[in-house]
Amino acid sequence: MSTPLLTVENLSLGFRGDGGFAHVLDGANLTMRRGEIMGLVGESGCGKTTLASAILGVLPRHSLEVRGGRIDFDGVDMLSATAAPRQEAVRGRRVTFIPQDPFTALNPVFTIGQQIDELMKWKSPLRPDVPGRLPALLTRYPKDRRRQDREKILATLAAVQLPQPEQMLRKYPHEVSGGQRQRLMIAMALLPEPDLIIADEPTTALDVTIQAQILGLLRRLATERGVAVMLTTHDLGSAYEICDRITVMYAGQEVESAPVDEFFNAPSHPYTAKLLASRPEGGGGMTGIPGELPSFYAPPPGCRFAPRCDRAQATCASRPPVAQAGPAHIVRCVDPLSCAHPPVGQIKESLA
Ligand SMILES: Nc1ncnc2c1ncn2[C@@H]1O[C@H](COP(=O)(O)OP(=O)(O)OP(=O)(O)O)[C@@H](O)[C@H]1O
Repeated sequence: MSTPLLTVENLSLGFRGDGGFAHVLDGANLTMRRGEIMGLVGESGCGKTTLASAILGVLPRHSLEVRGGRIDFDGVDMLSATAAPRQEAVRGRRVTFIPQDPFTALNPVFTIGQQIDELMKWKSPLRPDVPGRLPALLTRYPKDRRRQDREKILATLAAVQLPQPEQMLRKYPHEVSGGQRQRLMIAMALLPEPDLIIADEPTTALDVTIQAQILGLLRRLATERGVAVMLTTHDLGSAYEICDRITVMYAGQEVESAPVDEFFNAPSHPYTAKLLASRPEGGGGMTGIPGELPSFYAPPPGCRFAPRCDRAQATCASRPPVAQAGPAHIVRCVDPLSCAHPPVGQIKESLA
């Protein structure tokens, strides 16, 4: 199998505050391959945004405490302080971001064109990698590059189906609709020609008719350009529509990862099965999953789903090893629902 583009291995981190240490990610694992669209799903508060933010390096430093694990993006250690210059060349350029709320992501006092120009000044693929950093005021945006970038900006706005791209650049954010703003976000995420786009619930703030259009557009453009996409969402329907693979998180632990069809047809983890059944179309009505997410301040040991799981047993007090439920399907459970192979102890081997 090809080398993963992104590997998150045993990542444990949390936030220190007045209430103590909130242990949010507990040995979380994740692998992404080039060109793959992966849905990171789980109920609200399970740590999807925290994991995405850790990869992007935007967690609040004053309260963050990383207790172990690693994030590797194409050979760059994204957690080590000594790799900071290499991380800078990755963030915003090889890994870009589509935010949940396009309304607050743009600055209201600058035109859209000014904001995209500023992005391209720093993150254009035509910008040479400069070792060390010049003060921002001394960094020029050469005319030639600006002209070439402008052509690319116009082509990309057209690719995300924004009408009259030239005029769009002269507008202020409040002059365009929510759907158009999210198309702008997709364009801005594509412009640096990234290998990976992290889209954090990119359609939550939009009405349902626009949601499907935006997700369809993201899927098409990512596939055409060979860009991997990590889509965090609690909307399983959206994940089904556009993802190749789905990884489920529960209370800061990944519990299952499977190709999309297998995920919906043969879920292995009891939590995944309950999550699917709790959808209105899942047959369980609008019942939800009995119980609630554990506190991150005093989480249960081992599998964090055990207190809500009707298959729980004493061994769940230790984190279950990864079991192979199919060639590309892994599950973290001592008693999975449809596990075809016996558990294997080596997380690394299973995720590689
Ligand atoms: N800076 C922080 N300090 C303390 N706790 C935090 C911080 N950031 C996140 N958390 C906590 O981490 C937990 C996971 O939050 P996160 O936003 O990652 O979940 P999520 O799965 O993305 O939820 P949603 O789907 O609602 O966005 C929550 O309990 C949240 O309160």
